[in-house]
Amino acid sequence: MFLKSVKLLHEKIENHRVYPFSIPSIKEMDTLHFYEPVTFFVGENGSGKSTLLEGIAYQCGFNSASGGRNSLYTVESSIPALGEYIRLSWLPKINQGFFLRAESFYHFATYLDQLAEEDPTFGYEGYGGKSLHEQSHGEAFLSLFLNRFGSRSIYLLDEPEAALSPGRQLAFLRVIHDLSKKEEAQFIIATHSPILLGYPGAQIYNFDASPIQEIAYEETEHYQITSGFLNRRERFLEELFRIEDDED
Ligand SMILES: Nc1ncnc2c1ncn2[C@@H]1O[C@H](COP(=O)(O)OP(=O)(O)OP(=O)(O)O)[C@@H](O)[C@H]1O
Repeated sequence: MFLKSVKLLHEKIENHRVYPFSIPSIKEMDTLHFYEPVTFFVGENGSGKSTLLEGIAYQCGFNSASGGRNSLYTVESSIPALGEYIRLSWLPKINQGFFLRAESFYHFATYLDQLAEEDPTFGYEGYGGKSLHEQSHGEAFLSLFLNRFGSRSIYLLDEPEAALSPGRQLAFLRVIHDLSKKEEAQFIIATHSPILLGYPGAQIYNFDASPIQEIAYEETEHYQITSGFLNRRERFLEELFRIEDDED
């Protein structure tokens, strides 16, 4: 556990009606406390999870597109919307870690290829020993998790499940378990995956609430919809289609 909290600096905000302060979860946010090695951000599409995660990554000094402190490449604007409006509290302060967004993973892989071209000794060390472009999306993700993740680090991950089959999501849970049980790694993960969310003892912040609130796993929509679907698929679908048909 390294990052203890993130605080929104309301006094710096000039206009609460513009993005990102207009997002309901952010508008009412004050301080989020982290007291478990694994924290999840959940909520509907567009509820503000990535916006906050990018702001945290910026304050950690990580490349806001994807990467760690030394990943000096840009994909788009380098200062995320919330970057200058939040304050992080650490105990102890660490500098190591990684920010990963599924959608910019491709650019990160290309950046590594450039490094390898410029420096023949690079050897993709920490990245599975070969170009991430030569591995499938899921393989590349998992090899990053298995090889690059080390100790005393904070990992900020935006929808890591996007590339992972259910089996590999379980493998990823094992990676999280191995790293966080030694209390040497902290994870903050924005996710829609009911598998990842099931990690035992994790803190789950719900971005559909305003202000953002903690929620139990079983109370998340992700759990309820998925378990309802899997347990009673036919009735569930009948109900779903009946509602749509009634609306037509
Ligand atoms: N650069 C921007 N300018 C204006 N609005 C934006 C910008 N980026 C995101 N938004 C809006 O802010 C809201 C929150 O977006 P954000 O990406 O943080 O959501 P999210 O919870 O991560 O969603 P998802 O689960 O779909 O990834 C959305 O309504 C989005 O359209």
